[in-house]
Amino acid sequence: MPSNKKLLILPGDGIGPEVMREVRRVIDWMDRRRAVTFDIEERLVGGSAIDAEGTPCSDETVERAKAVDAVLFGSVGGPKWDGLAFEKRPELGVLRLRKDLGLFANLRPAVVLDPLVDASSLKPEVVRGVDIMVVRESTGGIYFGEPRGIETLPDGKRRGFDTDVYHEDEIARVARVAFDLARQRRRKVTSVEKANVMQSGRLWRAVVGEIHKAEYADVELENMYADNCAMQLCSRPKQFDVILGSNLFGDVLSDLAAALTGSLGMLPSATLGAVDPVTGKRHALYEPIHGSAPDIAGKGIANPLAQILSFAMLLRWSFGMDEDAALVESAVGKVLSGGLRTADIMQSGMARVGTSVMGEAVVRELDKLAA
Ligand SMILES: NC(=O)C1=CN([C@@H]2O[C@H](COP(=O)(O)OP(=O)(O)OC[C@H]3O[C@@H](n4cnc5c(N)ncnc54)[C@H](O)[C@@H]3O)[C@@H](O)[C@H]2O)C=CC1
Ligand SMILES: CC(C)CC(=O)C(=O)O
Ligand SMILES: [Mg+2]
Repeated sequence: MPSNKKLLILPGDGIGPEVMREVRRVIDWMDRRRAVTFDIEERLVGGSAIDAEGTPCSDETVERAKAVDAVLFGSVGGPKWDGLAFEKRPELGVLRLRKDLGLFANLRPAVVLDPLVDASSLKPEVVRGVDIMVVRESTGGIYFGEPRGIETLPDGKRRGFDTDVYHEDEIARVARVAFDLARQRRRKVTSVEKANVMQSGRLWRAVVGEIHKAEYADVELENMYADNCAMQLCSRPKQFDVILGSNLFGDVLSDLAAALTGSLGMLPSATLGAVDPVTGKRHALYEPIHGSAPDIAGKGIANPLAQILSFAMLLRWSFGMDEDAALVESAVGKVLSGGLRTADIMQSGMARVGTSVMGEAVVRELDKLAA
């Protein structure tokens, strides 16, 4: 009996619509081949929404995002909108969705796939087998803290300021997500902060320690300063299982972890809200960790795999379709072991392809896997 799943697709700006087109092929394949139908609604977000609707994320878009089963997001921003006032920037589109939907836990898996071991800028022996889950807090911290601004002082000089602020409940709930994930993995959480120089970091370390002691004594907890973590990610990445960090540190460290895998174009993410105790449902948004890549937008060369793998995360986390998610991930692995590469992960001896050839190849592999 086919069941309908409601999806809101927000391609956004730059390479967002280009890589989203390739996910649509995968969704069409699922519609054709599996007992599932996706009801898809597409809307504008980011700079394209500013141009057409005067705001990076309209109230209606937020309402639709709340109403559907899951949101698939591309990326927002670009030089066209760089001159806008801070409160009007395209990036506020995704920040608003995260905040208004209560999407506090951003899961960013950084997995070095075997065929891409040599595409990493680090030595193969350093990255082979790396499998890290970065859990980034995503509705608090310095991206949302007040006060913030740029003020002009009496001497005419300007002063810019932001506030990194965390309530203990915000730390506790994302810590529980990290510990729960660790239980399904290798049972280790590395919690990163700068408790040596930041008050919010001191609280972070204290609260994570308390949650660990009271509820997760079976999981190993390691505390690490964020700067040290950046260094260790480059020198000994295999020591990490789950890395837990604030909005800012999680953002920065996951981009770094992406470099281990070969490219930002390989890393998907899921941003999850709390499970409603009555309905058992949760709001969720799935997006690659990369941005709108203005330097390559419009050239047809962007890597669509992070966006496609974000759809696989959607199948797993929002719909419990673990087998289908694994099928999409296997298809991606097969395409890569078959030798196709977009420019960002190009290696000698491999075949360089553009965005749509890569997307078509994933669908071809899905056909073969399902045959
Ligand atoms: N969630 C979102 O919507 C995000 C939006 N942004 C926005 O995107 C814009 C550009 O930001 P950047 O700092 O340049 O970061 P970016 O992630 O867009 O690009 C960084 C570098 O990675 C490359 N890259 C990224 N994704 C790729 C892909 N799929 N295939 C091949 N190469 C890829 C780009 O070409 C560029 O050289 C800014 O306006 C920024 O605010 C940045 C990060 C997240
Ligand atoms: C609001 C985004 C542009 C911040 C970011 O870099 C991200 O979420 O990855
Ligand atoms: Mg980022």
